[in-house]
Amino acid sequence: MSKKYGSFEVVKNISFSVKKGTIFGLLGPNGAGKSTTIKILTCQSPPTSGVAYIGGFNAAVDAAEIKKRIGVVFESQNLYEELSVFENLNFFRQLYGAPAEKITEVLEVVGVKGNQKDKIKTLSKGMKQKIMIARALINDPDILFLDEPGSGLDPHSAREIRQMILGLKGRGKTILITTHNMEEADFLCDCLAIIHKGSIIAMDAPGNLKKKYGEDVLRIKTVTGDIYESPLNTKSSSDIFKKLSDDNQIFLVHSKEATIEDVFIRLTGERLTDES
Ligand SMILES: Nc1ncnc2c1ncn2[C@@H]1O[C@H](COP(=O)(O)OP(=O)(O)OP(=O)(O)O)[C@@H](O)[C@H]1O
Repeated sequence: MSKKYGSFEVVKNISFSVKKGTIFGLLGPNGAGKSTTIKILTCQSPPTSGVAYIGGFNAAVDAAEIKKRIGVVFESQNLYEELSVFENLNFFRQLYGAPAEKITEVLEVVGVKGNQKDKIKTLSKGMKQKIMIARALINDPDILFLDEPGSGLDPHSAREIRQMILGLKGRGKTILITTHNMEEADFLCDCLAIIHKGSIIAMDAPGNLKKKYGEDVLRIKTVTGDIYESPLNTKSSSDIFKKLSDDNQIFLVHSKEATIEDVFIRLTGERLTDES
């Protein structure tokens, strides 16, 4: 599918499918087209061309059917700040006609206990993100869309959210996340699509992407503090090792595994930093 705003093609002929019960990631820098893709898939904005099927329903036609089966966590935290945790969740529970027990159940799933009376405005960003995820679970969706779930969170909260996302997969949910965080993408995703300027430029399991496009490196630190790096298991790395070893220069040797960042740099010639 493709999406244009005026003459600006934001999503360019992308095509992918997500296996039931897995986590699929769209990884790319700001402006790559990730949120636009989520908007198409969650029936908020139709594609200019092409078609998206969610659980067998056409996103541009069957919005009512799809909305019963999906939960969405938007990038911006759009909870009612002046209302309590309970009031926020109860509003959505009523919208979906879910039973009253659902609120305690979804709060348990996201690991929140005893905060039901707290106003949203008094909560930390990490706690708000948990409430956002709890809200997306109110209708017991089969499919979850999480737009930048770890963005702007402190490392501890980001780790908690990642574990929770894995837990949701364990409960059988199919999850699509967008992220510009490579560690998050690597840790969570069964399949990862790297999106750059609206196009998917690579798609595979993170481990396969690293094998295919990354390079493990031999890293040697000398007694004088110099660092030598060379692709692992090559003649050049064994030559460097031998020379430094003969000269008694080696202080530390280790191998460095390829990362998703290496893959991104290799494919685009650009860095994908957390600040991007
Ligand atoms: N309604 C719109 N009208 C015009 N241009 C838009 C609109 N929405 C998004 N864009 C542009 O489309 C491009 C892709 O935006 P999109 O939000 O999908 O990117 P993204 O990868 O999700 O990045 P971010 O994390 O910053 O949201 C950007 O250049 C953005 O400015």
